[in-house]
Amino acid sequence: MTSTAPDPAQGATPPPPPPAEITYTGQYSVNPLAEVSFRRVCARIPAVLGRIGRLSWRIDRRAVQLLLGCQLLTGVSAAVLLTATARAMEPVLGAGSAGDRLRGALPALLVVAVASGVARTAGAVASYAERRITPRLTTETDSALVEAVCRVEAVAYAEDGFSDRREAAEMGVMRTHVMVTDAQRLVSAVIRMVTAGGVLSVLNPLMLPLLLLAVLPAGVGAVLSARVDYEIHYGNIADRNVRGMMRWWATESKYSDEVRANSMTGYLVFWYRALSDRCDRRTLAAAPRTLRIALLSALAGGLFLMATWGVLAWLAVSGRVDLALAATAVIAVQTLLAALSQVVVNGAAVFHTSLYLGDMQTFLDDAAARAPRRGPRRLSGPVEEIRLEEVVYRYPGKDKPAVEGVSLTLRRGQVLAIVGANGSGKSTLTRLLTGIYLPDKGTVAWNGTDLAGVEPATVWANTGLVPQIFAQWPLRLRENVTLGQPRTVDDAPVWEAIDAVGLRGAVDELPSGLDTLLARDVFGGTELSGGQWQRIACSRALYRRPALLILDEPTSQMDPRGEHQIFERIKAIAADRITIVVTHQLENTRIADHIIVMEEGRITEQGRYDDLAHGGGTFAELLELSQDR
Ligand SMILES: Nc1ncnc2c1ncn2[C@@H]1O[C@H](COP(=O)(O)OP(=O)(O)OP(=O)(O)O)[C@@H](O)[C@H]1O
Repeated sequence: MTSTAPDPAQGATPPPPPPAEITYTGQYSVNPLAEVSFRRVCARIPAVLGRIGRLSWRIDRRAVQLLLGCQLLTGVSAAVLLTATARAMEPVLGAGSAGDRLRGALPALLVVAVASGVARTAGAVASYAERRITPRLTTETDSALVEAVCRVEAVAYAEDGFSDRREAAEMGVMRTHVMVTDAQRLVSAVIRMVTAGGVLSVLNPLMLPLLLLAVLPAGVGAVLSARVDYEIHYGNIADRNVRGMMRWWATESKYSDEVRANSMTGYLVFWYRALSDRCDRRTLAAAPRTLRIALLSALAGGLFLMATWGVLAWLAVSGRVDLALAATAVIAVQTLLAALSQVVVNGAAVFHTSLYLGDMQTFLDDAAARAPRRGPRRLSGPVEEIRLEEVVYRYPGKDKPAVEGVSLTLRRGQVLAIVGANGSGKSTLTRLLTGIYLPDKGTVAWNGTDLAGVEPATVWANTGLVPQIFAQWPLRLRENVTLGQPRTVDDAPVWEAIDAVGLRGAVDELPSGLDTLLARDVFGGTELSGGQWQRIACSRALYRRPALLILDEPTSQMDPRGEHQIFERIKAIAADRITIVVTHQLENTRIADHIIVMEEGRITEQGRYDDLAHGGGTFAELLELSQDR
């Protein structure tokens, strides 16, 4: 038999199509830089410095005080240094023997030495203070971002651009690494600039404006380049976001079998490269613009600088300033020039950082605005009844509701089974029942209280959920069971939850029992099988002893013994709670007091197992199909 399939080893596989162009769908679908005027650019820098200052002050007040003190010392010593230099120049360039001139200059030279020593020490201490602030500043912003994402209303995840905006905010967090350094260097350069400028103005008022003109083009150039960089950053956000996800999925050990056995490596690498190339193309396309900016600003700056030196030479040659003053002016010009360049470079860096920090702040503000604010009511007492009335829910951006007009009453002690085709709205219904989503229309009420007005944490204190796709936390086994509950010193309830899912034997075989780290990729970690992980997810929900227990395909990876054990357990503890089982294994619905069949978001059939199995409806049809082998 001859095969027509292309042989990748022969290189006959046609290249896969490149990934579709992704456009940034976030809040800034129109580039915000189009709005940025030079005036706004300048206005933004003090705001960023203020934000950095406030945050740093909160984190380490003493380090900030140290930093400011050092800045002040740097400025004062720079002024002293220049003035003493001017003093030293007079005797050095004056008349008399070399020894006399040196002796005359000695006191001023000593002041110069002390001032430079102080300036250097202050610089070193300032950098120590900055290193004390930066790590905690980064941790603070990073943790704030993680917390903000964890706390938003879950519906935000389904909204277009949320993930891209989060990616943009991540960049802000990364920039906090350099934020204090940039700000500190800027402030210190400004101080040096002011002192050197002051000294120079005293020497000759004409020099200062000329020097300012010499560095102004570099400043404008740096800000324009930062703008271009930011534009590229924005253009690349969505691609970078997808690339980051692809990287994780392609390299994560959990998916390594699938990647290899389905020969995905070639395409994944191609995909990854294609995204990277596209990012590079955008970056490279901007290179001529940055070159033009750099050349023009260098040209203009060079011309003004030549004029400055020309004026200084003319002043000295024509005798308008004496030689000692001219020599000091040369030093002042050099100092001022270095300080001005630092101001320009660090000002541009702060501006650049401020753009990313702006994104981070916008995201944090947005996330804070999206934190659940449903009302002050708290849920207390045992949950006796959950009632849904004409509930409708549509995901953002979708045309059709995922759940449409569902009414249902559940009482304590009842076991409800939800069945239906893929995409019929079963999981969405469980999210509505637990208050993870609030309905667009209709009500979900617990003990007669509409969840729309209830503090959600008080609802979730009563729920235990085994989702279809559950997390495999890289924590110790004990924490994998107790996560979400207050810490206890007693392991007995943990073992009870482990026994309930039949996992004691497997746990006993682990190298450190409950202390075993469940993360294969971490040194000393261990991995469980898929079914064992699912048993852990079930034990986590059971450990909570929730008033509402929801199991969404809880046994899909389990062997028959495990599945039997879980369902026996569900029956045994059902009297104290409301239990909901979502399943495609229709035989498992026998344990339910009530079964609902969902189709296209609606309940189309309901009743007990025997009635539905012989009712001639969808349930009976699905049951027959499941038995037809
Ligand atoms: N996060 C989401 N964002 C947008 N649409 C969603 C989201 N989750 C589900 N949907 C859509 O809502 C509909 C119902 O999905 P749901 O997950 O509730 O179905 P299900 O009955 O649980 O399916 P399955 O049996 O495959 O688990 C589907 O059309 C699905 O595409």
